[in-house]
Amino acid sequence: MNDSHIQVRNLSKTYRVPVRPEGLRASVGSLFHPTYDDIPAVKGISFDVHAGEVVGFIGPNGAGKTTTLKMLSGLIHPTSGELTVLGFEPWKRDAKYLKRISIVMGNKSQMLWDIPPMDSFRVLGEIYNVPAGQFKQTLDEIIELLDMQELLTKPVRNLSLGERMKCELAASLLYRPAVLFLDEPTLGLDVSMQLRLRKFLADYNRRSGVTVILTSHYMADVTALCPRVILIHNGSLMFDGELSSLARDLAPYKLLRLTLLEVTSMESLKLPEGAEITEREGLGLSIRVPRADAPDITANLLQTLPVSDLTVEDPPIEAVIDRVYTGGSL
Ligand SMILES: Nc1ncnc2c1ncn2[C@@H]1O[C@H](COP(=O)(O)OP(=O)(O)OP(=O)(O)O)[C@@H](O)[C@H]1O
Repeated sequence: MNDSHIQVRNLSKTYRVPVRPEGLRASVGSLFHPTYDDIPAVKGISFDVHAGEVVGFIGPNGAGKTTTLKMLSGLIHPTSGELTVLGFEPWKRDAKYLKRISIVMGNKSQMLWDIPPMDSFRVLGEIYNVPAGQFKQTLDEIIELLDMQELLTKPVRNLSLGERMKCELAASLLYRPAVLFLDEPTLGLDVSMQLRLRKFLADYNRRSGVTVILTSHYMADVTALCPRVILIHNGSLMFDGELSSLARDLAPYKLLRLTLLEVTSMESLKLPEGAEITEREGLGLSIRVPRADAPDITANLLQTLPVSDLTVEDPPIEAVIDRVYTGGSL
């Protein structure tokens, strides 16, 4: 055993879905002899998460992120592999486990629509047996951090998407879970509400030490909150490490940004093999070069071009992610 909050080893999930053939005859036949398709959503992933970490779980649509979060939170059973969270096997749905984790899904609501959030909070406080003093203290802290005092008495159905998400987050934290799973918490929110929720999550993590696993299609959520990212693609783990090294590990090229001393015509620019101009504006020039050749090409350019300034950079994280997501060559 190690001191991880979450341990995942060779975790897989294959969904089995009935195949519905076309035509009445075939449909009736399938009632008696059903056939199934196996959809491998998660294929043998392994990772550890330590107490207090905020990990971004990223990948293109259909990569297996929600499936993994559902296994971690005990909503679905893994097909194979090992998985413990806080020492529990989530799929057993032990009441002691469920009191220590929380899951928030941007596209699902756990609030009761017809009553004000405060009443839902009280119900949740009762369900989770939160002592009255702790309930008040926790709620006061969250209300202040989320600046949501005026929302407490309005029926949930009258709240905006962003206001409702504040309530969802507050509800998920009332019993002070040790692990928080967030699936697209900023989905559909405007930029200022996204910023506010990011700030809340960062503050709350610092104050409480809660472990967070977050999926989001907004890279800004991930860059603002997650020092570490796990990238999955087609159900397999492609990268697990610091966000800052993702570009270095996954993009096999570097960007040279040059400022020339004088305007030089395109024809007279003789670039070494493998180098490709990606941007040109005035005296500025961006050149994409294979990572391994960057030192040689840089030396060559300095000798052959009138260069006043030169930097060597990793490509922007968004560009690397975009290429992974769209299946383009890196
Ligand atoms: N209940 C289900 N039954 C059958 N197949 C499913 C089920 N849920 C998900 N899948 C399939 O499993 C794969 C992974 O889906 P999952 O929802 O985990 O991906 P995701 O990374 O969360 O995607 P997104 O970013 O679009 O939310 C997809 O091919 C999806 O169609």
